[in-house]
Amino acid sequence: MEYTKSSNPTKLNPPLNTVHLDHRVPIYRVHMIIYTIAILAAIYHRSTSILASSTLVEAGVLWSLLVSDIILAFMWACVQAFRWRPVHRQEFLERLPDRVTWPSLDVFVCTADPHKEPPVGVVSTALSALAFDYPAEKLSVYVSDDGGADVTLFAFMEGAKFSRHWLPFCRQNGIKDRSPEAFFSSGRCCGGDEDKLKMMYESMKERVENALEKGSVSAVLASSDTQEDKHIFQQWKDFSRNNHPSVIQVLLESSKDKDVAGHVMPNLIYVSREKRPKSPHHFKAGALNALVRVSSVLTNAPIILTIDCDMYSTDPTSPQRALCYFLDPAISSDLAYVQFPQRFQGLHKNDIYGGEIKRLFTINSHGLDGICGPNYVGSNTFHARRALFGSSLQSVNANGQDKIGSKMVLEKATEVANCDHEAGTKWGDTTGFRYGSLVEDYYTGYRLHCEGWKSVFCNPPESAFLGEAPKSLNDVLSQCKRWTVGLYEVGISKYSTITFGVRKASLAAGLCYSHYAFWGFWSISVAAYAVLPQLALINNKPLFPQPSDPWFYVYVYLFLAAYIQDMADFIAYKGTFRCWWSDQRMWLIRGLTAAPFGTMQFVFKQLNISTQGFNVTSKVMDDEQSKRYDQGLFDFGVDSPFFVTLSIAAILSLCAFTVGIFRNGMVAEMFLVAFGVANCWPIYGAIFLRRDSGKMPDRVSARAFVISGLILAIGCVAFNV
Ligand SMILES: O=c1ccn([C@@H]2O[C@H](COP(=O)(O)OP(=O)(O)O[C@H]3O[C@H](CO)[C@@H](O)[C@H](O)[C@H]3O)[C@@H](O)[C@H]2O)c(=O)[nH]1
Ligand SMILES: [Mn+2]
Repeated sequence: MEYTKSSNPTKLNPPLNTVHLDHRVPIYRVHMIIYTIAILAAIYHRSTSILASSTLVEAGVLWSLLVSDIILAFMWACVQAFRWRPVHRQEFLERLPDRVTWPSLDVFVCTADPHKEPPVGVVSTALSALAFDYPAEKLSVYVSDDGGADVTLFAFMEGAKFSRHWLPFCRQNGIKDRSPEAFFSSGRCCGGDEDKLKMMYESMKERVENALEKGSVSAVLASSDTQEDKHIFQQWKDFSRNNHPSVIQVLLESSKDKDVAGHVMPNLIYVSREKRPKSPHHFKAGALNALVRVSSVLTNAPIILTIDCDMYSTDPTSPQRALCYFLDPAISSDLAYVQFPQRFQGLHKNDIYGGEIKRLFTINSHGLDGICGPNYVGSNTFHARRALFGSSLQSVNANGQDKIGSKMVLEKATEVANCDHEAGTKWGDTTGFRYGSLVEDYYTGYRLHCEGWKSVFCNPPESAFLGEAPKSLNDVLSQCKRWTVGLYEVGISKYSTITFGVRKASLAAGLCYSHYAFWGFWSISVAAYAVLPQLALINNKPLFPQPSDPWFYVYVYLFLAAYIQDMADFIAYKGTFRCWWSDQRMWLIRGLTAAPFGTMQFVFKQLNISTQGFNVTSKVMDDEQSKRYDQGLFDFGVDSPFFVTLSIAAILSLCAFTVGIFRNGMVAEMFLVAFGVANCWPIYGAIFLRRDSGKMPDRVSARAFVISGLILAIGCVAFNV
């Protein structure tokens, strides 16, 4: 431990949190120096071989490898910033001051599509937050329904009734997983009123699912539902998802609602902001900004927690953990947010699609935490309201003292949820969540860091939130493609991480953010290494030095050291070898799919040829898909262009490997090709052996064979002229 620092300099009270530097930092730094020398040597070697090349094609191929290597070197340099001074923190909840002094907390839950995000799941997430171990009169949960779906509101009305039983049940039985869906599906028993509650929950679920299936709430409203309830749904006449007025419903009000044990309930508020086809709505960032304003009218808590609709709480004390930073005078003055990692439930034991994304959500977050603080990842984040909504606070908050259900307050809240409210304001630019990127979270955190705000990474030993990772390969890659586009929107803009970021945040922060911003560039290096060594091997034209040449060992070192360090880090952060293998394989797969297609999409978007919106990731899977996932079988079953490029890479490597067996020499090329074949293993099975509906579609294989044939033919001609 190089140093241990309590964030509380006064030392009068024991600190609420401590921070210490990662003990691997000296090793990281030594390795950094040696590896840098090796990179420079390899670039030098490549350049001299270009000068010595005898044909145009050879020079072209070597040039391509040089460019690929420079991109790899740039990415490597950016990653070093994460390894510069990673830190680890600890919180001491028992040292928090008395509850009456705690600030109030507004929780935002976002949902956008009742078919991709089942409303009962959204309700469960909201209930897990409603059941936080936090003073109820200081807690408000807001749900933003961007799907504008009556069934979501219906689910929340049912959820509000259920919560009056659920909250005391959780308290009395000391339950940690306070999402009813997670609790009841876990099969855990705790006795008490469990059976009764389970029945209530199931019946609520049935009603909501019924309404979803029928496509209308009115059809399932029973005679027992009040006239008032029925009246609410009248608003959905002439209502469509993208064209409707604001709807705000206060479903639970702390000042008057009690649970069945007589305790005060937190506030629960449903918000569906106005949408009009002609007004840009800025996806999730727009939804969150509407909530920032609505909540500032209704409750105006100084701390805001944002969670995605699938990210339920698994630790009711996590707001208290966040308070250990917000109430620490040594860091609170410029603290914009406290980020908890995103973790996922139900992943395959070998995490075949690398769904954990350990580097983004955990390893790199510790790295950035030592510099300016982790980047904002959209969910599990406690924000300081003033960082989002500085000085304009007063103007909207004029009615902050009124009862939240009063007509006047609701009118004001509705007004600020309307489309035209943002016209001519700084919302999305310097206020609130920032517009202009499909990764609004990354962009918002980045801009805050550029403005001098700090953040903190809070990674308790036991997970605080759990969500759904996409579990079909096409969904995983589509999500990643959307991110790639959004990241370019930051990287290639006037706020570019590499120009603006390095100046405004810091060199190290700018490099870390650049590592993400130019993520799509991987496609160039990965594609070059998926094609060129293969063609070279087939045509007997070496690209790398032979083992008899000392330069050979520079390349061996570069490859092995990078992979071994990556693996060691992965395993040090509670990973297994098999999960690491999946993770590195997914890196290659993404490099051949999401990255190049995302890059193209970004270019088209810039040229106004196409638009890419925020395509919500589905949180439901059909049974067969789930079964395949649980068996660890890759799911290719859809006709997707992603799978064509993947199959081409697999076929080229297989051809080269077959030829390579009969060749002498070309050790480096053969090694790269064999590594490719090992990584493509699931693809061969899907093309040649499998018969289930997750196999590679015949059309995809056919196209891949034709294109691979063309590439091989072009390679033969080019290498042999
Ligand atoms: O127009 C929209 C689109 C999405 N959402 C909500 O945004 C959340 C995230 O959407 P999802 O489809 O799950 O996106 P992911 O790619 O899985 O999410 C990651 O990436 C997003 C974009 O960077 C972040 O917003 C998320 O927090 C982060 O978990 C969900 O709750 C959605 O309901 C909206 O509210 N409005
Ligand atoms: Mn998600």
